Amino acid sequence: MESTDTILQVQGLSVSFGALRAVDSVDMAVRRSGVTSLIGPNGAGKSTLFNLISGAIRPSAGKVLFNGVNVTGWSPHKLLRAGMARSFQITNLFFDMSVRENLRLASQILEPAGKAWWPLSRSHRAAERVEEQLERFSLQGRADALAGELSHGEQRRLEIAVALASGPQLLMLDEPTQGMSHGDTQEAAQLIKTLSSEVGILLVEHDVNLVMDVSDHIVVLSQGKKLAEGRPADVRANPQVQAAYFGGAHAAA
Ligand SMILES: Nc1ncnc2c1ncn2[C@@H]1O[C@H](COP(=O)(O)OP(=O)(O)OP(=O)(O)O)[C@@H](O)[C@H]1O
Repeated sequence: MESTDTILQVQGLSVSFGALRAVDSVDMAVRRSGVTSLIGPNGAGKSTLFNLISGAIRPSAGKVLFNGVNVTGWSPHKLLRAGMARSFQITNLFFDMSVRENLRLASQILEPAGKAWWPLSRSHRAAERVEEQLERFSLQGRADALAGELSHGEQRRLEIAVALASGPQLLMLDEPTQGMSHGDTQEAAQLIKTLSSEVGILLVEHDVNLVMDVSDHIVVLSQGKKLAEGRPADVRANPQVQAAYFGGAHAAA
């Protein structure tokens, strides 16, 4: 992979929980555009790798390079300011605030400290961004509703909008379609694909069909190690992947 195409590089990343090597010397890269997905059976280490990349936990060995800069051990907030946003499965929404207020706070994250709580009228740029996001994520009609009152599908859309509101270069999505209906999942897949032309996406998702549809590149983890990587068709055809994943006892993971 050309280094100029690469937004994120992971080198020899490892972490152990007691005797368990949950992530074991993983190398991988994410391009500036397109969708890179992480798949693997239950317990393969996907969430742990996500947590290592996004600064939620510290690695015991290895490096994370973002835009060529060594960001290993940076806090999630510092990474967000540098352009790495992660959606946290709804937990990053304020349920007792309106949809518009959720987006406003998220879009002001990059503004000087202390201004985030200014009234909307004081920050025109942020206000414009908020309206753009409302339209893009089909939430205009719900702008004044409390986030806690939205349907599950709407909350998932808002969550992605919130993660995007700070204008990141890398968007990390953690099971964005979990709990969605089939129709909402199809819409979310389309949205992810569209977004990936303007922002690099790293996706962890249990819905293998969705992963196969939207991904440009797939990394397969098994027992903390990288088992295989490549284009969707190549990964699906890989006998090791089939044995460990598609054909295995955890095929639905
Ligand atoms: N904080 C922790 N303390 C101890 N063990 C942990 C911790 N977090 C994860 N593990 C273990 O590390 C291994 C990898 O877990 P992880 O959640 O990263 O896998 P995963 O691929 O995301 O699984 P799933 O598909 O079930 O979400 C598992 O064996 C898990 O039990």
